[in-house]
Amino acid sequence: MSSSLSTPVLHLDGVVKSFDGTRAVDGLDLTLERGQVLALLGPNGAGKTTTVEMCEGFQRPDSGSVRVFGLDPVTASGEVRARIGVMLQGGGAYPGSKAGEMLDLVASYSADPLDPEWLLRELGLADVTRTPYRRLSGGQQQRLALACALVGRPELVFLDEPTAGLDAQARLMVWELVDALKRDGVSVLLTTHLMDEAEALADRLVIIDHGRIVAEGTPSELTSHGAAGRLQFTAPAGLDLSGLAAALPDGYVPFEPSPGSYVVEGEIDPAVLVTVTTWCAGQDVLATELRVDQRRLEDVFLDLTGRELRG
Ligand SMILES: Nc1ncnc2c1ncn2[C@@H]1O[C@H](COP(=O)(O)OP(=O)(O)OP(=O)(O)O)[C@@H](O)[C@H]1O
Repeated sequence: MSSSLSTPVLHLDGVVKSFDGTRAVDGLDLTLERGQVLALLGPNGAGKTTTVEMCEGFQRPDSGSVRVFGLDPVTASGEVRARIGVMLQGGGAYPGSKAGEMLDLVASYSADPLDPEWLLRELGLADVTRTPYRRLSGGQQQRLALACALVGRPELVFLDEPTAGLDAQARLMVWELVDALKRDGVSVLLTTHLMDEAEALADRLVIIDHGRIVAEGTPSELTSHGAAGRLQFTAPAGLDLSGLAAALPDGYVPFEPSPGSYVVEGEIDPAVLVTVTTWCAGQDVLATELRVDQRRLEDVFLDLTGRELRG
């Protein structure tokens, strides 16, 4: 292997790609370290697929550089493709071939494949091994595509909306498998429209819009931007809040937006919650209807792009 352990598995530097004068990707910098799951999020047309296709070597950037294991995925496509797993949606399938045969064929290209039978079981496909591809349900085809991407023990896997259209049980199977990959040190670039999926699987999220990064960080870093959350409770009207303000960390100012309704804004961690309830107890006040609202990733996304995730 020509890349050292410290070389990022994926490194994009100032990547630009235009189609007919429109910039699909507009100066993108991206790094994926070994063993990390990075989720690429963005509204429709943000440039996710174009980015992934350049990483896979299917598209060439107009300018900037794309390196996979330190290699150019276009000029060193043979070596790069032997070490990556790509989930193709129905791509390359002969409609008449059976699910098990297809996976065996893909496994035969690899020097040290995973056991196809085990993989089919893990993905809930053991009962359809002999079923022709065209007879599989959409969800089964999707999981077979995932199995084909993984059977060669790739070091880096590209998962493009891996659970789109799957029911809750199948989605959980896929999530568990991605977790297992991560424990084995496999790196994953995931594109998804599902915030809960990104939060559950990704170490780091990159939100792109118009081909540019608009925010990046861990899920908790992103959700703690701006007003991270609020704590609300009901108690007798007109309480003197100066003692509570003094007890709370700097930057938290309790207020009473309407008589008897109290609010504390900021990141509400367990310590803040205890401070508020302890202060109430000290005042001999019973706080009722106590509620903590965390800022969700959906809210961050909407603020940044002005659009819902699914456009
Ligand atoms: N082969 C192509 N020819 C012309 N325009 C293209 C081509 N591929 C992508 N584009 C354009 O580039 C922009 C980015 O598209 P891309 O498919 O990368 O976005 P995306 O984030 O993957 O969107 P989606 O979530 O809808 O799949 C869009 O405006 C799209 O129309």
